[in-house]
Amino acid sequence: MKEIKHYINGEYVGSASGKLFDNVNPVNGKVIAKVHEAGREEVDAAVKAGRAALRGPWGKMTLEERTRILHKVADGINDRFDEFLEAECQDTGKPKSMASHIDIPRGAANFKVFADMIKNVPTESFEMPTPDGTGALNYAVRRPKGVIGVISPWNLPLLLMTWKVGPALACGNTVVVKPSEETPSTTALLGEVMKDAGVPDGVYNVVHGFGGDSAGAFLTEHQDVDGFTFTGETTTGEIIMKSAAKGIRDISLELGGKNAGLVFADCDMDKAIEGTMRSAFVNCGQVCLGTERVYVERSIFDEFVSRLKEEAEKLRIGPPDDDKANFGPLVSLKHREKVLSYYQKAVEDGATVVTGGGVPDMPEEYAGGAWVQPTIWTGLSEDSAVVTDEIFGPCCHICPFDTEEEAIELANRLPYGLASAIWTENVSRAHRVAGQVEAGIIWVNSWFLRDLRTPFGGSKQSGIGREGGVHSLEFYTEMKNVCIKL
Ligand SMILES: NC(=O)c1ccc[n+]([C@@H]2O[C@H](COP(=O)([O-])OP(=O)(O)OC[C@H]3O[C@@H](n4cnc5c(N)ncnc54)[C@H](O)[C@@H]3O)[C@@H](O)[C@H]2O)c1
Ligand SMILES: O=C/C=C/C=C(\O)C(=O)O
Repeated sequence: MKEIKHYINGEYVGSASGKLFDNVNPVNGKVIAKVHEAGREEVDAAVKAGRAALRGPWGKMTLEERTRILHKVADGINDRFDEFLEAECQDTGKPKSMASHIDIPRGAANFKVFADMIKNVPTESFEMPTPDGTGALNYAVRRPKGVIGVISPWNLPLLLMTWKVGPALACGNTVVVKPSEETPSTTALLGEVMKDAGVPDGVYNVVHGFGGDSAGAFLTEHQDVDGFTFTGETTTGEIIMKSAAKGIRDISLELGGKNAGLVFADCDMDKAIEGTMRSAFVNCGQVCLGTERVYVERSIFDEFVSRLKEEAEKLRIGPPDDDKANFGPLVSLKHREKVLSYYQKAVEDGATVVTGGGVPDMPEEYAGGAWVQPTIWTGLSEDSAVVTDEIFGPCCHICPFDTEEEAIELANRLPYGLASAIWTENVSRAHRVAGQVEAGIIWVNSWFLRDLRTPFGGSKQSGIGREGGVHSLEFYTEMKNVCIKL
């Protein structure tokens, strides 16, 4: 059986404890690899390697050389595209058609974009008068923050991990990555690419394991890590924030959401249906930016519901290798239990199940997989847990509204504020509503359209800080002001 080891100081190493856990393919429930679980010893070795590399060749490298190497990392991912694709699809079960368009290309782009950006960042400077008349000059320089702990989730494993590692390395930091226990493969494979690209040993380190009382907690408790960037659940974010408080370490948190789609009667219905379909069902609904609450203006409510139902029933469920499949399983049987508990709760709370609501019939060879049906409900109270909790599954509740004010109020009533999609052809309304919806990311007549130079992150309980473009620099660098008396 294949073993997945930690990547520390440029070498793949096993755990001293010999502890291994299963890496399971959610398509059929079969174990595909055994993964080493890091103890404090491996986490400490990884952090020490990161610290040493900062003082070694990496810290001394010119910006030109560093960014050239990061381009080679991106090229290395593209050169081994099929291996990354296979690994990502085995860990997650997602359709290859999706991973080959989104996950793997973005994995490479995350290195290129930040390598190019860092070369063009201006510095600020202020001249000031002094009492003796000679004056002084201030200028600010950016320095790497140090060793960064990167803790990433399982839904878009390579994309979300490199979204942090790309800018972290571009800014000259070193990293210790703790990928999700559900999806360790592409993070492990990236070690080989780093080595081949000439990234010095100790710059990119990976430790595998779980969150609490395992590698994740050992990493956040380690006092020689300078900051943590985390994507995952809001409750985990709270724990990491507490851990980072000891020693006053910085954090960047991209957390959960319960995003609202607002569909106005003046929308282009075809676009609204197509976009809402993607936002509810792509990646089996496991996208933090996804729409689980859809609010539709009453005059088009019935038409919208019936058209969304029709499209949802056209989704083709199948394994990654099925070229026609556009809908895979959930990431694990454990996550399926959670999603199905909400499917059941919806019925208990009196929902009308427009479509789905259960588990699809799958051929024998996939019977052990984490499959669920794409599901649409109407008729729930806004206080039902199905409408207030992030389910992170392929499902949405559709509710009618009568006025723009009501739509905005409904969108804003939860403690989350990650993303929202607004569907209208009225440009004034688009601006007006976008300005009032409480979320870090608003799409108008689109969804998950990403320009990596833009600020990305959530408000309220959906996160702290923004990454993307120059905003990533705020987290991944320390600014130092130099004041020179002339
Ligand atoms: N805002 C965003 O950009 C964004 C993007 C993707 C996913 N998400 C959110 O992520 C969640 C799904 O991902 P998940 O289930 O992997 O999240 P999760 O919080 O369970 O796990 C994320 C990572 O944190 C680790 N972890 C868990 N407990 C920990 C602890 N006590 N200390 C240190 N590390 C710990 C896990 O092992 C994993 O690597 C959803 O809530 C989703 O909305 C948010
Ligand atoms: O599931 C969450 C998706 C997050 C996407 C990004 O972080 C991104 O596109 O940079």
